[in-house]
Amino acid sequence: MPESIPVATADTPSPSGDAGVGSPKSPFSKHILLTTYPDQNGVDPVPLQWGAPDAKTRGPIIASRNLSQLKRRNAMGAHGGSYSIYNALAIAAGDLPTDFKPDFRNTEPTFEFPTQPAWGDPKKIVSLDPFGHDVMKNFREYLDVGWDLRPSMAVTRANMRLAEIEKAVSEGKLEVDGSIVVDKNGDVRVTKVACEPVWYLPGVAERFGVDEGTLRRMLFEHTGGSYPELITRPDLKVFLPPIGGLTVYIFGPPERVSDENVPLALRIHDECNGSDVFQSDICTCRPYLAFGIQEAIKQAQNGGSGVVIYFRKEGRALGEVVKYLVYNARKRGGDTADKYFLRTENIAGVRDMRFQALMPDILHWLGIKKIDRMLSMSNMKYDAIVAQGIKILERVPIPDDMIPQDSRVEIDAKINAGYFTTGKKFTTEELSQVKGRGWEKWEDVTDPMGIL
Ligand SMILES: Nc1nc2c(ncn2[C@@H]2O[C@H](COP(=O)(O)OP(=O)(O)OP(=O)(O)O)[C@@H](O)[C@H]2O)c(=O)[nH]1
Ligand SMILES: [Zn+2]
Repeated sequence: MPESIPVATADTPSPSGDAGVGSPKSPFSKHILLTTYPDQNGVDPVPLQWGAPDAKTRGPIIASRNLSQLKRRNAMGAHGGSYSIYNALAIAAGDLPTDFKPDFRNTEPTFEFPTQPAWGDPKKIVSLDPFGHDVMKNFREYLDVGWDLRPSMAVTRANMRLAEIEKAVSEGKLEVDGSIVVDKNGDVRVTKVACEPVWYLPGVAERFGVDEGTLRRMLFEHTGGSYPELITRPDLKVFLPPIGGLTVYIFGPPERVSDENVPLALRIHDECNGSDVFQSDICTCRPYLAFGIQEAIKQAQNGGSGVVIYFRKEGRALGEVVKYLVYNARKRGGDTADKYFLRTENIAGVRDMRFQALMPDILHWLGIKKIDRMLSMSNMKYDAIVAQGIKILERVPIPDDMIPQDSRVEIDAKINAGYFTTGKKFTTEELSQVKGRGWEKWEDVTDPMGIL
């Protein structure tokens, strides 16, 4: 209610000059509040009722530690996922005042996604803020009196161009319809949704079958003790983790996505920078992504809907450093499909940390109830989606002719480990015969003629 929202006074001046912490000019108090407690003087979080049917009943997510909001925060962590660190750097460097408030004029979504019953279901959406795209509309009265609220989702539209799509258009495999594929250069019109993680801890804990206390303790310990309120504020249930988010790409009219009568083609894709962007040929990531986009476009052109969701979970969420260590171990240890997962397990302890259990949240947000063509072979993605009550009618593997030579090791190992296939399933013995390319000696690459 607007009447009850106190004006957030910026009693913290902007940083200026080289004022250090504690100096008269510094915006930071000398006294550092390391953590807060529920019964501490002045601590009074703005009510937040996760799973409430509408935004106003649910309440805004308030994460800022500005002095005027510190004791009224109802979420731990910081907005921006991993980019919260760059935000801190910008403030430390004096480029950004601590009390900076964005001007959100004209940033509203380009498409108003229809409210879904799942937005008000505390079990269906636990890892994103279902009202995170409409902060300006839902909580304007807070913004108007100076509260620092940030959207955790944004909806825009754009044209995109991908070499594979350009080629498919030039070869006549994709038609130019003027609306989805707009011209013969293969420009494609898309609606995009960027989404940062917002975790409702009881719901996240339940998805993984652990108790909330254990989850909080592990998050606290394994972020170097960075978020003490995970321990001291059991009354706060929402945590903004410092991890990457996701992007939804929608082909065709976005209003079709939630319509159960419209056929849907969907690709869920986890980031592989080396292949997705730089086209390294050791895995099938970019080809499957391109295939997914192509099939999504075709579905949309046929009156259906096509969706590709890109998650920032590099190297099966183990990170690129681990991935490259694995590549070295594979290439030096004999790169055969039977040892593919073992190499990762040796270095990371597990083969995969993507935890697909949280992935279907965005499908619920979009209002997807069934998937006609699932462009993925992953049993983990499949199981997670089906466990959320979303039907998958058909699974579509990557076509054989799109698999780069050196990535047979990966794909055959995955099929052996339970990935879906319509083709051959290898025995362990046969897998040991599926070999990746060995490394040339460096001299052969730098001095192939033997001159030096
Ligand atoms: N750790 C590790 N990660 C890898 C390796 N090869 C590929 N990846 C990562 O594996 C992930 C592949 O994700 P996706 O393209 O979504 O594919 P998928 O989950 O295996 O299943 P599909 O949907 O069938 O393609 C990406 O995050 C890659 O960065 C590897 O050798 N080691
Ligand atoms: Zn890859």
